[in-house]
Amino acid sequence: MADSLQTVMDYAVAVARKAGEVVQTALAGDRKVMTKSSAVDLVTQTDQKVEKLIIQSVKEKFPTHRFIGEESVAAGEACELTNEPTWIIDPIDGTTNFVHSFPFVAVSIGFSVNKQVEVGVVYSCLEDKMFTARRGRGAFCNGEPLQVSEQTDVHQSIIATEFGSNRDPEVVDKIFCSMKNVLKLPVHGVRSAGTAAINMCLVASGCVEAYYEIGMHVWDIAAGSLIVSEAGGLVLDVDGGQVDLMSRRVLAANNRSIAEKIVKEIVLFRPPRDDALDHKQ
Ligand SMILES: O=P(O)(O)O[C@H]1[C@H](O)[C@@H](O)[C@H](O)[C@@H](O)[C@@H]1O
Ligand SMILES: [Mg+2]
Ligand SMILES: [Mg+2]
Repeated sequence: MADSLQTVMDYAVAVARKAGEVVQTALAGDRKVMTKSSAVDLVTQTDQKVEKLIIQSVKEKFPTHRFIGEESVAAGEACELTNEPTWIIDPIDGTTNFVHSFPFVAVSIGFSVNKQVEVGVVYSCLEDKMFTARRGRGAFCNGEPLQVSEQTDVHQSIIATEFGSNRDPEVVDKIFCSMKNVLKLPVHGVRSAGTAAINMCLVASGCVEAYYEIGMHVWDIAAGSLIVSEAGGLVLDVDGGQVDLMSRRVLAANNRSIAEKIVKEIVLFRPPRDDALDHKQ
C-alpha cells in the first residue's frame, strides 16, 4: 500500500483542485439554498455536484474503494467506517460561508485504511491553499512544511471553535458556556472560521493553538486530523481521551499543555454518533 498511497495522495490533490474550481465558478452565480437537519444546516446544488464529481473521478481510478460523502449520506447512503480503503469527503466544508460569500470554503478529502486516516487533503479554494498530509511524512501547505505553534501558555493563545448547526436551546447553552469558560481563562481570542477543516489547518499552520467542536461530522475532520498530527499537533476527544472520528467530538491542539487547559473548560455532551445517526432528511 505504501507506494499506492502516494498515488492516492496525488489523485486526491488533483480532484480537490478540480472540485475547488467548480466551487469558485459557482460563487460567481446564484446559489439555491436548501436545508438538511435544521433550518441552519444548509446545502446547495454545488455541494451535491462537487461530491458527485469527486466520487465519479475516484471510482474511475480506484473502482474497489469505498466512500463516506456528506451529501451521499444525507441522501441515504450508510455512514460506516470499515477497514476497507475509504474516501471520506466533504465537498464544501463551510457551506454557510459559501452561501454568504464569506471567504473561507474548503474541499476536504480524507483517505482511510483500517479505520486510520492515511492521506489528508484540504483545499481552501478562495485562498488557493492546498493542505496535504500523509501519515508519517509531514504536513504541507502548497508544498511548504507546516508546524504547529510552540506556545505552551494558554493565556497567550487563540482558540478556534464553531457554533455548529444545532439550535436546540440546551445545546446552544452548552456551546456558549464552553466558549465563555475558554474566553475567561483568559485567552488572547476565540475565533470561528466557519469550517472545521480550515480551523484544523489553522492549528497545523501555527496561527491558532487549538480548535475544538462537538457536533461536526467525520467528513469535517478526517483530512484535517491527519494534517494537524503530521504538523506535530495532537488530535483528541474533547475529554482529553483518544479521538473517535465517528463520535462527532474533536479537540486539535498544538501540544498537551494547551489541550489539557482547554479540556477543563469544555461542557461535555454526546451528540448521536455518525454511524448511529439517521442522516437522511
Ligand atoms: O456543513 P459543512 O459546511 O460541510 O460543515 C460545517 C458543519 O456543518 C458545522 O456544523 C460546523 O460547525 C462547521 O465547522 C463545519 O465545517
Ligand atoms: Mg463540513
Ligand atoms: Mg459540507
